[in-house]
Parts: sequence; C-alpha cells; structure tokens
Amino acid sequence: MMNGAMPTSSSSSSSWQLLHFITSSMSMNISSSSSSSSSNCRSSISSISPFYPISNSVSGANNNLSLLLLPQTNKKTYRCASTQVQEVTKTNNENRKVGRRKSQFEIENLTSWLLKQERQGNIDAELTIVLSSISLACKQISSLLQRATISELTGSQGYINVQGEDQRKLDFIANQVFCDCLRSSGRTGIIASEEEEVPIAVEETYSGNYTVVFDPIDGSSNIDTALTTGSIFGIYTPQDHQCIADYDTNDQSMTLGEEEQRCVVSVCQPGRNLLAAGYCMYSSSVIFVLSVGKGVFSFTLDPMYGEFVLTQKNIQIPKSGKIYSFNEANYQLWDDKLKKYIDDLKVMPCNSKDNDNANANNNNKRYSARYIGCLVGEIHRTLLYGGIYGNPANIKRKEGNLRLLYECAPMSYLVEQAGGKATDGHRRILDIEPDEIHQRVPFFIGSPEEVEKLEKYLA
Ligand SMILES: O=P(O)(O)OC[C@H]1O[C@](O)(COP(=O)(O)O)[C@@H](O)[C@@H]1O
Repeated sequence: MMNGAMPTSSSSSSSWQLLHFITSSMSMNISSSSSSSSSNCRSSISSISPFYPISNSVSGANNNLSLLLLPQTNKKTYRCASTQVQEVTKTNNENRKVGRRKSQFEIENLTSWLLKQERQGNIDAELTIVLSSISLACKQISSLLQRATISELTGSQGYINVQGEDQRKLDFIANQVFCDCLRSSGRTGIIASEEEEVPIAVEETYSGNYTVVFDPIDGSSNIDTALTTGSIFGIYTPQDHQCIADYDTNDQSMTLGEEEQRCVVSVCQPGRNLLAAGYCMYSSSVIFVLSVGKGVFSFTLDPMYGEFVLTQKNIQIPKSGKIYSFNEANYQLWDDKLKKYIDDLKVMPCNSKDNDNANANNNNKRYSARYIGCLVGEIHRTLLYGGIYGNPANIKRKEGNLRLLYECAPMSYLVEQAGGKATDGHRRILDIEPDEIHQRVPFFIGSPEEVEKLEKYLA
C-alpha cells in the first residue's frame, strides 16, 4: 500500500497518467536519503525495480519522487496532494511537447535494441528472431559453463570431432543448445557448426530461412580451468532455395548427392555477405557483442534479471595498440618474414597513444604480449585496447589453424565494423571465398595500423 498518496478521480487530461511510487517501504538495501512524512508524499526513493537504485532527481529541487508514465487506465489515479507533483506533471507535459525525453529509468537491453534496429529498417522481423534465439542459446551456454564443475560437465565427450580434436562434453552440449534454439526460432534454413561435419537443413523453418554459422564454444581447452571461452556466430542472407539435404551426418560412408552439395555451397559464402555477426564472451562478465552492419554494440548479461543490457555503443577499435597476441610456442614453425616481425616487435617502440602511459614520452613505449588461448577473449581485448592477434600458418598447419567460415569471417566482419582490419597476411578475410565448410586460414586481426605494419613484413 502506498502511504501518503491520496486516491483521486482520474482527472488527468493527458493520455498518460502519472503513477507516483512511494517506494520508501520498497528500499532494497540500497541506501537513500529519506525525509518520510506521509502528509506531503515525501519519501525516500530507493528503486522502482529492486535492482536499479535511482537518484532523487526526477525534477524540482527537492523532489523525492519517482514517476512512471503508464497508459491511460480507468483506475483511480494515485496522485499526491503535494504541489511538487503538479510541477513534475507540468514539466513532463512540457517535455512531451518537445518530444518524449528519455527517462533515466529506461534500460536498453538486447531485445529493445533489436526492435529499434527493426524499426530503423536495419534488420527485418525474422532476423530479429534469429538473433534473439542466438542470445538465448548464449545465456544457456553461459549457465552450463559456470556450473560445469558442479554438474560434472568438464572433460572429454570421448569422441574425435570433424576437426580431429577431442570433443569436450560442453562442446557437444553447447552445439545441441545452439541447434535447438535456432530450430525453435523457425527462421533458420541452414545451420553450419564447427561441431557438425556437414551443414544441417532445418525442417522446422517456416519463414526467414537464414543461414547461420557458429562455433558453439571457442577456446574449448579453457573449459575445465574456468578460463575465458566464447561462442561465435554469423548470419548470411536466406538462400533462394530451401536446402532439403537430409543426409545422416553419422553415416561415415555418406557421399553428398547433388542436393546436399548445393546445400554445402549455399553455406560457403565469403564474409562480405554477412548480414550480422557477433560473439558471446564467457568470462568475469558475460558479454554479447554484435553488429548488424551499423557499428558494433556490446551487451552485458545482468545476472539479476537474466537480460543482456546495452553497455557500449558504436565501439571503435584504437588505431594502434601495444598488445600483440601470438602463440610463440610455434615460433620455430613460422616463416622467416613472420619471425622477423615478431623479433622486431620485441625491440621497436609501439606507436599506441593510450592515455594511461605513465611515461609521457610515447616513443620508448614497448609492446606487451598477451595470449589466453581463446579467440573470443583475444578479440574482445583487442577491440577495446587495440593491438593485434595472430594465428598464423606454420610448417605443420600450412593452411592455418582457425576456421574461415564460423571463426575468422564473423570476427573479421565485427572488427571491420569497428574500424579494424583482418587479413590472412595478403588478402582481406571477408573477400576469401570458402571452398569447404571447415576450411582453415592464416589469421591476423586488430588495429588498422598494427595489421598494416604486419602486412609490410609479409609482403
Ligand atoms: O592452441 P593454439 O594453436 O594457440 O590456438 C588457440 C586458438 O584455437 C582456439 O582455441 C580454437 O578454438 P576452438 O576451441 O573452437 O577449437 C581459439 O579459441 C584460440 O585462439
């Protein structure tokens, strides 16, 4: 029951009523100043929702009021007798005349952001649903990872996957989670996954028919040690034909018929065709980073209410950076030009101009090495701090290590949207046409000045 508010007849002429919360009794262990006096509606305001403390700054010098605009209802309007409320009402009405000012209480989350992109014509309703289903898969995978040791989901699945790697239990489960979420969206026509030998035609599609490629868990070797992992996804435009390949992916003797081959071909598109791409990083925070072709946006999972909350808009990668990220255990396997580049990084001053440099003289600022064994984590750090990540070919892996379709291309799309560059050492990653689903490429990505510096060495 709200103390202090006195019900009045709904006299408001505006299409909105002001609903006045006296939330002193709702204070959720969030400190707030209070001068509670029931007669004049003063109250301590702590939060409208139990999770977002709000300041006493709705309007008016000493208003301790939180106001919500709610649709017209025929219920009685709870209106406080205080004159301040009338002032706030007047202010809100004036604000409305100049266009509704964003309320400080509005929290933009992934759902509302996607709907805004749809309203602006950047994506259609089907793609909104596909992206929502992907974010749901990421939430589920995040929960599975955080409880892996409790649920005994660490360790090997006991199966060598199509990559020739020992598939982890959570690689297998996360792949199922992704496939199930995409199937239930009803908008996905074809799925290509790192954990699936060939693309999967989705029978449940009834609209949209998008092609989705993904790595359900990137950095799998980090799972058992609870270090950073991630999921990577890319979405290509629907194909003009329904991919009806229904081959049995467990049939080792399987040969692809003409229809199946068409299905594979329709998945093998260059990254420049991507409509959207992103990743979810599972670390100290769970962060969903996405681009639909109009910049890069970052959403942090708020565990208090299970939503991805918008935390960074239009991320721009620094033009240069002092961090380089290579697995130097492979140094002796690299070609001489790359060895020379790495050798020089150790002695040349870097040209990053970050502001936290204690030594004002940037000229003798040195490079620093970081390597966490998870592409998603390396890219997230590089996106925010600048620098370069590389996973080169070597004499044992002449074609490279990382997969073009569902690792390098989506990451390259994202980093280019943020003003960065991605190359195989000679070609732009997004221009490379995949010949097969699991094709590997040498991969260098990061700040434009750092990638250009590397390309000069490899020319
Ligand atoms: O072990 P390497 O050769 O340094 O490669 C590490 C890279 O391989 C990966 O772990 C490949 O990812 P997967 O775990 O999906 O196979 C990347 O995340 C990481 O950047």
